[in-house]
Amino acid sequence: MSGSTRPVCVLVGAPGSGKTTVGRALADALGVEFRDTDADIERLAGKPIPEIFIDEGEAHFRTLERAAVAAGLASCSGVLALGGGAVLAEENRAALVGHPVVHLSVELPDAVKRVGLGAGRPLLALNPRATLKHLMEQRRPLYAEVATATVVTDGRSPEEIAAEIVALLKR
Ligand SMILES: Nc1ncnc2c1ncn2[C@@H]1O[C@H](COP(=O)(O)OP(=O)(O)O)[C@@H](O)[C@H]1O
Ligand SMILES: O=C(O)C1=C[C@@H](OP(=O)(O)O)[C@@H](O)[C@H](O)C1
Ligand SMILES: [Mg+2]
Repeated sequence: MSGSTRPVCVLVGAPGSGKTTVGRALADALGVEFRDTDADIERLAGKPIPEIFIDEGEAHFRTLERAAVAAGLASCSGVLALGGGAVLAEENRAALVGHPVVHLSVELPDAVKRVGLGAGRPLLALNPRATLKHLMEQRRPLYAEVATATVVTDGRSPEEIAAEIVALLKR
């Protein structure tokens, strides 16, 4: 593997900010590969994220996530979407330094609409709105710390957001 492989863009943001959806649209627009650390974790673990949380717990998921972030940064040549909680680990924030990292920002009303009942997101399973509110307050400074640019997503379509990122990457 080439040591110089680097993602053209890494996406961070809260659950429901659209990292997975916008990431796919952005990769299509740029004609590059799309990777998502959550999908990489599920493939390696051989089971969905909610089952990893139930069987092995969040701490084990975060260990798998640190490995997936390191592997993604070292081997993805396109768009890399991270899970919403990846920025919690100091190791991941340090690994992001020097990469083009776009923070997809979202306010609570749109995030709540988008995650719905939290299906597939174990942390949001009990009370999606209250949990999202807390997570977003806790993580906002961490997204800001790692981001080289922030793109507002509220009330905008994934295609519109992807187009803004394409323009941003050309600068
Ligand atoms: N800009 C947007 N406008 C409306 N719905 C969106 C937007 N971005 C994502 N969605 C929808 O919100 C849900 C969560 O999006 P997803 O890409 O999984 O977010 P994340 O990966 O950041 O948690 C999906 O159902 C998706 O179709
Ligand atoms: O916020 C979090 O801690 C998590 C977000 C999820 O990814 P999305 O941000 O893509 O929903 C997924 O990694 C896992 O359920 C934990
Ligand atoms: Mg996602």
